Amino acid sequence: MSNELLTPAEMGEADRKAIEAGPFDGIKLMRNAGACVAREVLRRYAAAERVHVLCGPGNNGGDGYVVARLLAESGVPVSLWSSGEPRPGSDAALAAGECPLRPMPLAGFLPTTGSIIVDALYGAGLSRAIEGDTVRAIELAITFGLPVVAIDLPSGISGANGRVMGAAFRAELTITFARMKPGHLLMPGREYCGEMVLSDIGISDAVIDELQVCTFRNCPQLWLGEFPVPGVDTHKYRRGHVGVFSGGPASTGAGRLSALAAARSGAGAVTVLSPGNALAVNAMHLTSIMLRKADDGTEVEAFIGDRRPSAFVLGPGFGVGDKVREFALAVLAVRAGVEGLVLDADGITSFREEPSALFTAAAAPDAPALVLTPHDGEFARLFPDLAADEGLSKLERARQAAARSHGVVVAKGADTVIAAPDGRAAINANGTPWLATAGSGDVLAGLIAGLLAQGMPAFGAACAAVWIHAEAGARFGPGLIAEDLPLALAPVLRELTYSTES
Ligand SMILES: NC(=O)C1=CN([C@@H]2O[C@H](COP(=O)(O)OP(=O)(O)OC[C@H]3O[C@@H](n4cnc5c(N)ncnc54)[C@H](OP(=O)(O)O)[C@@H]3O)[C@@H](O)[C@H]2O)[C@@H](O)CC1
Ligand SMILES: Nc1ncnc2c1ncn2[C@@H]1O[C@H](COP(=O)(O)OP(=O)(O)O)[C@@H](O)[C@H]1O
Ligand SMILES: [K+]
Repeated sequence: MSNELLTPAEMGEADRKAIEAGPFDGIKLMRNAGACVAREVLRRYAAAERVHVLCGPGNNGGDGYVVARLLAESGVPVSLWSSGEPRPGSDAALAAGECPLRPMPLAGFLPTTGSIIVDALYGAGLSRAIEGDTVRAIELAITFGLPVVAIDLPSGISGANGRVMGAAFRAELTITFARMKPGHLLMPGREYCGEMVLSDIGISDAVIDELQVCTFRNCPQLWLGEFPVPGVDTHKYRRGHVGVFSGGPASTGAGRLSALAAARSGAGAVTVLSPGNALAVNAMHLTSIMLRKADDGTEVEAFIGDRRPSAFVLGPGFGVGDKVREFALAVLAVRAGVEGLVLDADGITSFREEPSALFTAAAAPDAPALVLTPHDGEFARLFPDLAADEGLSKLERARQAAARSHGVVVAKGADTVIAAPDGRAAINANGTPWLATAGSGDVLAGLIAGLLAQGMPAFGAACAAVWIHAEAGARFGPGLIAEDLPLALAPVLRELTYSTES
């Protein structure tokens, strides 16, 4: 796999292990890194009149000296600027020694239009907010409208959490090495990175494996092996049966969006569980999806006993209150047959006063898997202390919430984080702002339940659903409304299904 995400500390560890294992020592890895960057610059910016290489005092600067040397050797006009001398004896000092150009102090940096900037000031070693000459260089890049190519990370972006520390370059292209870091995918870091290129500099997969990383970029490689494909001899109930709880007569649409998505995901049967007073409204809008009255816990239990559902969605359009708690706890009390409960929207908000009741039910041995799908506001209702802790990244928040709730947490947004109680987490990056439309989250909840119902383990189901939902939205693009999404899932599902067969 190449989709592990390494914190800067883990990346430093990987560098050390790679150097120990050979065949490349530190300076050779640095030369490889610089060569990758120089190649991209030559390929993409052939028309640049001059390349300004900005070098910091650490190994990120070391990469910059390699780039400056290689570009100069290729005949590109290069200006070299430095914010501080490399430590004597370091790999960066060796790289600076190999570079024929003499650096000028960054304090005097003055670019010209038509040039580009290679940002080699700070990468994984950024340790505090940037200031002074670096901030001035960032402002000049903006004033002159110059393309910036960042080495490893745009200076000012934290590799651990994607935050801007003081200020940061807005790169057009960021070239990183061996594996991406959380800060490349978490917002706002992802936006500051521009296009991302991941380059192999000779750090082997075996070295990365030794680190036992449990944070991943969410992509099909992570879950395709668990993706459900129906056998030739299957029948509809073997493909899973999803129950979706509907809201009252004035808010039935959200549940139906979840139901449609569950059906499109491949679940063999879907039933909308409706309050008696909303049956007529629901009946007018359902065709292949079944409908059943469920006004209280007894009726829910009767449905479970009669129809053997394998997953549920509770929350979209449902309304906040006691009934959510009663239904959620009834589902989580089932000990066989129900794979999982997706609790979304009002389902999450209803537990704000007493989250421990939910978390205890989810922790019970053999309980169905709980998947929580909060947006930021809902997350803050269920986990107010984690939401308020400024020291935590979105990744750390989601991970702690998953451990506390004994559920898979899907912390939604432009940088959706999916975290499991066992510590695994994935960051999603194939989304699109077109998904920010009412009802799109309801579709996601249904999609997760549909995959759970087909037997996909909860973390994989949540990761797969988030990726598929984002991919469908991105392909549809402008004009997307939530009603479009269930059908837009089909081409994405088709490609994934056929790729599992090849
Ligand atoms: N190891 C390897 O083999 C390979 C590593 N590679 C490359 O190494 C990079 C990591 O190198 P790195 O660890 O030296 O960190 P780097 O980003 O250069 O910064 C550290 C320096 O900056 C300083 N500093 C920090 N923040 C600051 C601030 N706000 N304002 C001012 N100064 C600040 C900090 O000072 P200090 O905090 O120690 O006072 C220290 O001097 C990585 O991103 C990749 O590009 C590749 O070549 C592949 C092989
Ligand atoms: N800027 C964005 N980029 C990518 N995905 C987004 C963005 N904004 C929202 N989304 C996604 O759209 C969905 C919105 O869900 P939610 O906020 O629950 O809306 P609703 O309750 O109206 O269905 C989530 O899956 C979220 O991750
Ligand atoms: K950089």
